[in-house]
Amino acid sequence: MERPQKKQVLLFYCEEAEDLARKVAAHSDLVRLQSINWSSVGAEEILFVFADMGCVPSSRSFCHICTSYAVRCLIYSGVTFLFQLVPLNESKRKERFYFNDTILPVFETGIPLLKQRLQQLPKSDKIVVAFPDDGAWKRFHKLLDHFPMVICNKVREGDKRIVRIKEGDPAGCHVVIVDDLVQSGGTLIECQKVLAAHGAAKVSAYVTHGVFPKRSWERFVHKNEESEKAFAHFWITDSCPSTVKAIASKAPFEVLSLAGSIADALQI
Ligand SMILES: O=P(O)(O)OC[C@H]1O[C@@H](O)[C@H](O)[C@@H]1O
Repeated sequence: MERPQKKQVLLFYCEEAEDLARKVAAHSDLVRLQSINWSSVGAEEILFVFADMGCVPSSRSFCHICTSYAVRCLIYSGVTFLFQLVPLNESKRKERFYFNDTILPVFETGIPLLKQRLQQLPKSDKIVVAFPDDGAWKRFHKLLDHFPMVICNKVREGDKRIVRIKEGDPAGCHVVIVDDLVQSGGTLIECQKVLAAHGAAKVSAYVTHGVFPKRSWERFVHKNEESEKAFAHFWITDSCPSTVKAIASKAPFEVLSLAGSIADALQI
């Protein structure tokens, strides 16, 4: 049987996402970077990379694009940041809808990147995965089910987050807290305290989206012995470019790039 031809993809990006767009293009000969004039889109197959939803142009032209094309969007654990637009008559699948019924979401995950990184840790580390709340457990547990797990409960009281262990034992282990995103950092900090109080030897964190409004990443930077003990590693992806720039070469942060997985997804 004849193999379907690989698609040429035109990749459009906002200024903030240029580094990520270049990395995606470096992963595949089929991806070509393009600049865009929002008011006159005429290309056959178009792809936007957004740093976050804040980068979506508010102009009418974007709404026009979304209603005139089938839009395929790529969603990493709840945050949409990449759209592919194909002319309507080429659309074949319409499983889930976002802006309107011409949008085809493609759901992807950053967890394989975390798993690869965990394999590089010393063999002596007994890895346990912790979920700070039920939402994180629901979202991720199936992808990480070969690790022992700690499941926590979280309640919010105003700005405060109260985290308790519901299930599992972190004692003596390197516990990696897994969540979809970080904002103020309150959830991760409270979760770390509970895990340490229950005997975790080491605590690290992985979140797909390091949103960190108001420079809240500063709460995690290693400054003294106490902060070094709190989080050994803090892994994020490059879905939020301004954070990637801000935390560059600051321990305990490390960026796991989504570029390869985006390049692969563009051929779906
Ligand atoms: O505690 P901060 O970092 O402010 O907020 C992040 C948390 O809020 C939830 O929506 C996310 O799923 C995550 O658990």
